[in-house]
Amino acid sequence: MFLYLLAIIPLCLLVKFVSKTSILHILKKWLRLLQDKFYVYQFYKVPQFNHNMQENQLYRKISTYLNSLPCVEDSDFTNLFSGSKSNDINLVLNADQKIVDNFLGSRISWINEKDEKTGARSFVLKIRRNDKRQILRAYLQHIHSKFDEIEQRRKEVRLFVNVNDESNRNGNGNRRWVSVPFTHPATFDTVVMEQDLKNKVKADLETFLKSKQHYNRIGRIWKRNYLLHGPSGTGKSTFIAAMANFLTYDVYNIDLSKVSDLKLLLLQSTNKSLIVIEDLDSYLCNNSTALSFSAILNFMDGIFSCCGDERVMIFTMNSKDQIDPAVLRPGRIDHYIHFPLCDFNAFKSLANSHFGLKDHKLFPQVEENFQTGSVLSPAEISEIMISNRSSPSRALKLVISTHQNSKLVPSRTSDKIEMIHNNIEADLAPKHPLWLSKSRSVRPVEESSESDKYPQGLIKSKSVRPMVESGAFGKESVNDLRKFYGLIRIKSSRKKSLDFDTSEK
Ligand SMILES: Nc1ncnc2c1ncn2[C@@H]1O[C@H](COP(=O)(O)OP(=O)(O)OP(=O)(O)O)[C@@H](O)[C@H]1O
Ligand SMILES: [Mg+2]
Repeated sequence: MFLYLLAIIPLCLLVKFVSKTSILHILKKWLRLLQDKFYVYQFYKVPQFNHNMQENQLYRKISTYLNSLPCVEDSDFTNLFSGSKSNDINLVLNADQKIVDNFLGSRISWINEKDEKTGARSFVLKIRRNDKRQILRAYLQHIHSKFDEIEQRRKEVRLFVNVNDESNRNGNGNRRWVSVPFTHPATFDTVVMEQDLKNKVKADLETFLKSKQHYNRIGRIWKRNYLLHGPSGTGKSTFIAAMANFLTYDVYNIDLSKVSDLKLLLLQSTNKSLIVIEDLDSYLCNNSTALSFSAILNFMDGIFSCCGDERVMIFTMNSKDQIDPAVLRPGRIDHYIHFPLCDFNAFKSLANSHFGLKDHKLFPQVEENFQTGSVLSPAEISEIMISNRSSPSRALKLVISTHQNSKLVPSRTSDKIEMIHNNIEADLAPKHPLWLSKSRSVRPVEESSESDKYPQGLIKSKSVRPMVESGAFGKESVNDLRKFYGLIRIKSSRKKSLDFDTSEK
């Protein structure tokens, strides 16, 4: 019995030692290497790009599939990335790591290799020659369907931006795009726009989605081009985000100043995508791109979309007045959408989405203001509403006074923005009924209840404010200071407007 115990105890210790260390793992590895010597293997390489520098879709599918396998966790080296949802963590296989998959009883291994010279990546599949005939096709089919399943589940829209062509030449593996999850929350419901127009755009996109056969039949590339035009801050970029979320298409945002070859860029984009060029007018008018005019026209025609289908191209401009009509001809642009400055209806929609306000006693006064013309963009009004979200009345009063003052003083967006910020900043200052002195013949905004006093002082400098608040100045001096500051502002704004006028001429 004693001898028996003597034999058992070391055995238990040995088992414990083996289980706590990597010895078992190492032994398994050796055994596997030994086994491998008795088989003949076949290798298949799946490069990330084909010889035309076009992305190999199979590579993308394999990458997605392998990263979804539970055994990625057991890989010696795995990258961790945060996912699109706040608590998501994604595991991504590191380069040069081997991963083993089992399919219909066969063992298949993959490794992600990097070409030292070009930096291009490829997956290498290793399969026993005996198994190849039986399972290879079925296995690749399995990857395709798993990929579709994952994509369907994930439906994550991605935002791609093009990298500088120059950096590609420095060994970045010919990668022309970098991407991040597209998380912009805009939807057609949140964009403020005439309802009829919104419905028309939605209907147009829905028809487009169902029109593959039609486009094929008439021999046209399955694409649709939109031009969004209007002043700054009227919602063009936001509308693009809403379109992407509506279509669940990836967004490819092209910075033309970084492109020397549009064709290569497009070859590496995928189907079902929104191709976006913002501020096209600035590229066309300032020649801030290395591309020729005809290259841009060809791109708009979709001549380069040799390998992509189901694309929506969107161009934005502040104004199309100075644009060569060739750019705007039907086919190059299928649909124009104008984004105007904020009118009363748009204002009401903003008030509703920001405060849930359907009506307010100040609405008639706001309406009266807007009747004499729109001078503020939705972005400017949104800014006022966001900064005063705790007091709708204060926000409405600020909208009224900013609107009145914008008409009187600044003609430049930068002036208006400065004024809005000053008005918002002045929230912290003691209450004051008007941004401007009454002598400037601006109709004062009605005073409201105690809780809604809106402190639109003339004080801009934060260093002055504490003295005012603490009563370091008498009431008279505070008023003098305000008047003085107001005069400086009016003077400088006028000067700016004059400068602007001169430069325009
Ligand atoms: N029509 C709108 N509906 C809802 N929000 C808007 C609208 N227009 C502007 N905004 C708000 O204003 C901000 C700026 O809008 P956006 O960037 O879309 O303007 P833009 O027309 O693209 O301006 P720019 O020409 O300067 O690029 C956004 O945060 C958006 O929320
Ligand atoms: Mg924009």
